[in-house]
Amino acid sequence: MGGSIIGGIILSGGKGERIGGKKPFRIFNGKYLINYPSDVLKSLNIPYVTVFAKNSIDLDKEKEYLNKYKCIISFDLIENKGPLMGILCGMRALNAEWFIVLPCDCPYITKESIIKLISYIKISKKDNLCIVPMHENGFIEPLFALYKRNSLHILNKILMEDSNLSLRYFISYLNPFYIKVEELDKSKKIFKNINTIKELKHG
Ligand SMILES: Nc1nc2c(ncn2[C@@H]2O[C@H](COP(=O)(O)OP(=O)(O)OP(=O)(O)O)[C@@H](O)[C@H]2O)c(=O)[nH]1
Ligand SMILES: [Mg+2]
Repeated sequence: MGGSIIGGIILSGGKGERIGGKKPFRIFNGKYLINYPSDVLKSLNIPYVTVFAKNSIDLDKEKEYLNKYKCIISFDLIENKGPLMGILCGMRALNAEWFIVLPCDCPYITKESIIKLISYIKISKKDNLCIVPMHENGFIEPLFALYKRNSLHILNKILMEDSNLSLRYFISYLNPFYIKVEELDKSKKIFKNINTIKELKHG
């Protein structure tokens, strides 16, 4: 498989409990939530994989999605393991040196912010295995971040151990290159996720 330098992973395998399920296919401003990151990656010609839950949440909508975007589709190998499982399955399905990891619920994402994020790759050091936006208060945005393929063996190990499956724990092994959130978006709106019906209706 010929690998591109940059690939995308759209995480769409959560339970969407707070929104009442089927989060990727909830409609926000006339579009499915999942179409927002998909449209941005597509417009940038970045190959990407969308990782759904192990058990399909809506086969018809997933098929419709595949037909529209013709991207790679993957499913979690094991259910209920959280975003790390999605990242692992995404990295295994697509060959790239760096992966832009995005959630399915980021309707304020912009093309410019992704271009900016990618631009940090050349500034990062060889041993920075991820590039992660950080807020002034120290809060990080690991689901709007870049991960190097070299981190795959660490991810594998963590998922095998099955003790701490948090993104923070994973990142603690990656010598992160932190960037200020404002560098990607002064308004910081791109990081806003949609978790409830109320947010779906009112943003
Ligand atoms: N592939 C995969 N993605 C996941 C998993 N858990 C969460 N995600 C994704 O990670 C992103 C952030 O998760 P949340 O905002 O908590 O979404 P969620 O888990 O579906 O929603 P809640 O059940 O309300 O927490 C979303 O895009 C989810 O689809 C998982 O087990 N597998
Ligand atoms: Mg969740």
